[in-house]
Amino acid sequence: MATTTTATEPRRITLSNGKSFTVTSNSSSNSESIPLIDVSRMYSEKLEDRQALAEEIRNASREIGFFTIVNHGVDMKLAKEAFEQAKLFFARPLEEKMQVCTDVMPEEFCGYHPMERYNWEGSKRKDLHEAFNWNYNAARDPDLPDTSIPEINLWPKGAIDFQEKLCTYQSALISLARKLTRIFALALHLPEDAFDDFVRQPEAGMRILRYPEQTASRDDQTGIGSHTDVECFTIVTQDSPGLEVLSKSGGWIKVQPVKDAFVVNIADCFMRQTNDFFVSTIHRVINENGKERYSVPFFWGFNRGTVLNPVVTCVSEENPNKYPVMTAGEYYAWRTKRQKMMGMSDRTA
Ligand SMILES: O=C(O)CCC(=O)C(=O)O
Ligand SMILES: [Fe+2]
Repeated sequence: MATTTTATEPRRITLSNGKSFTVTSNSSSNSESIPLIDVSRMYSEKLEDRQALAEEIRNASREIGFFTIVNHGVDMKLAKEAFEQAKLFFARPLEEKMQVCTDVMPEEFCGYHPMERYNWEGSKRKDLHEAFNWNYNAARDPDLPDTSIPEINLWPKGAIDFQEKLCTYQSALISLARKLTRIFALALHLPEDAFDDFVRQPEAGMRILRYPEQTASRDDQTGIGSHTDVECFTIVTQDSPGLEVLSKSGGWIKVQPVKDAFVVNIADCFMRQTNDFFVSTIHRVINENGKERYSVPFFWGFNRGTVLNPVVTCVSEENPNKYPVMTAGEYYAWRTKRQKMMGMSDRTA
């Protein structure tokens, strides 16, 4: 059993979703693991098969909010090409990357941010990663393309292959996410098409991340500090270990990458809409691999105009809705502002 132990004083961390929690230990271990789910039944013509898969996803989404999926149908050659482009992009001179710095669009989470820019946990040292983010572009939607909606993105000039390969991978994940959305509807004991209208022009942003090998102690620095994601669910492609998930008992579970698999995690909008039935679990990355680590998260959420009413099967007279109702766009804008502030202002977010 690989366990990384450190002696830590309990520490209170404020998250970008407004909640806070106390970390009692920085140790992480692989004595626990997240569920592994074969999602090939998603493509079955039999409703019973899709429902059986949905029940597995229901349990994982309630208990830990994280699971690994295999047999998802996405061509992993596209993932490989996205990783190759990420390596080429991050190897470029800083001045060139800064031409598409995220500050150019303060209201959006797109463009580049350099190493040690944010400090999501309020650690001694800032988060050891650099990233490039890009938004959904309706013109390239594989299922419902719409060229009348302008793209909001910050692409580096002349980087044709970069844009092309990243968008091609994003398109494949959009199709997968639409199918998973139907399974999630079944998982909530709703009709399969209950969310279809909410994912016509979804929030489907992506990012590439590079984490150099960390030499500072895990008490002093993280690759990306403890946080929860914003939208409905995230699909992560990773090339090596480093992702850690906070277990119910307060310890950190090391997520072991599985070949050709994705990690799926519930995010805050889904937790809010399901009135905490699904859990949006705190996670972070610490790269102690002895080499750099790359990952490609894909963030999937409902159309910005969708009113985030609670899911009917998750509220009752005895269990009233806990959250104020707002549109998905309002919630995303609030989070983007807070996330961009974090670490830039010594934990006032
Ligand atoms: O790098 C990873 O595996 C996860 C990154 C992450 O949690 C995020 O970007 O929200
Ligand atoms: Fe995350």
